[in-house]
Amino acid sequence: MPAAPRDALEFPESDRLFLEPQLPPRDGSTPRPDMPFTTLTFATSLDSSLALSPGTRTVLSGPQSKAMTHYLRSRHDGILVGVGTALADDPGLNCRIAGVGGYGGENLDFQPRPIVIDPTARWNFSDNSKLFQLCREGRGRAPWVVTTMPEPPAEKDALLKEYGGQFISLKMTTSESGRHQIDWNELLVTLRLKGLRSVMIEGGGHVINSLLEPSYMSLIDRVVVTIAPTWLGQGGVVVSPARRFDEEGNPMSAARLKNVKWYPFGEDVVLCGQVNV
Ligand SMILES: NC(=O)C1=CN([C@@H]2O[C@H](COP(=O)(O)OP(=O)(O)OC[C@H]3O[C@@H](n4cnc5c(N)ncnc54)[C@H](OP(=O)(O)O)[C@@H]3O)[C@@H](O)[C@H]2O)C=CC1
Ligand SMILES: Nc1nc(O)c(N)c(N[C@@H]2O[C@H](COP(=O)(O)O)[C@@H](O)[C@H]2O)n1
Repeated sequence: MPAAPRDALEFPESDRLFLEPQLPPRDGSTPRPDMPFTTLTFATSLDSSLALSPGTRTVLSGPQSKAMTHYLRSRHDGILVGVGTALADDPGLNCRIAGVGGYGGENLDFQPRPIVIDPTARWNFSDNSKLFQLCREGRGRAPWVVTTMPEPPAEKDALLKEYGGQFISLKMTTSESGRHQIDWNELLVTLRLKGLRSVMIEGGGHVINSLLEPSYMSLIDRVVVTIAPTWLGQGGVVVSPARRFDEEGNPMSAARLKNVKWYPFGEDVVLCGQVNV
């Protein structure tokens, strides 16, 4: 086996044991036969912000919880973000745990497939995008880009295919405020048909808030949230699903977790649970 590079991350066995009950089963079985196991996972500040502003890459996780996130990546077949995140972060969306493919392991073993929801192909990726650099170095997989365009731009399509990625065209609706809305059921069924047995959904704010809507929250199998001891302040990208009302029209909690476990990782704390549908 090749030696692990110096920037490879370590995640201790004791921490792995804690996380195991939260992870997709190793035998690849899924709670719903036609969909992947889904983990909603992100890092948040004490004021529920993912980032200082929509276009800003913001480090929240400390070294231990960052290693935890990368271990999660090694245990999922796919890792999904919205185009806002791709534009803001130029992310790698690979797994840098020592022993996985490209970090001391063979081929691309345990490297997740990046998936970007980009309804109108706004993401201007190029050979210089981090994701594609990692592909060239054998440290990550090429992305699947989910669009509502029946015929995505030919140049982007060609570049994706050159690296082994692809566009996936799905119908989407548009909300009254003009936002694209994917049907999460259809997306997950499509990803399962393409071979993914587990997907971790990382963000950003729009993606998470849409998945936490009442019609979709039952599709979330686990929630794993890193909470960093900081307030980012107003103007950030917040996780705050749409307000819900009870039958009398009174405001009620939008979503709540059950079977909750807490675990400290350095200065951060990691909260795991299941959505109480
Ligand atoms: N702390 C953390 O763990 C994480 C932080 N982040 C941060 O979050 C920020 C980005 O968040 P945000 O701006 O909300 O962007 P998102 O990554 O959520 O992407 C938003 C865009 O993606 C498309 N999209 C998202 N959800 C849907 C849906 N349900 N149906 C159809 N299209 C959808 C839309 O594209 P269109 O407008 O083209 O229709 C939308 O405008 C960045 O600053 C990033 O750093 C991101 C991930 C994790
Ligand atoms: N777990 C976590 N902690 C943070 O502090 C973060 N900012 C994020 N962001 C997510 O990770 C992506 C970056 O990944 P790479 O290091 O480039 O592989 C970013 O795009 C967000 O999805 N996550």
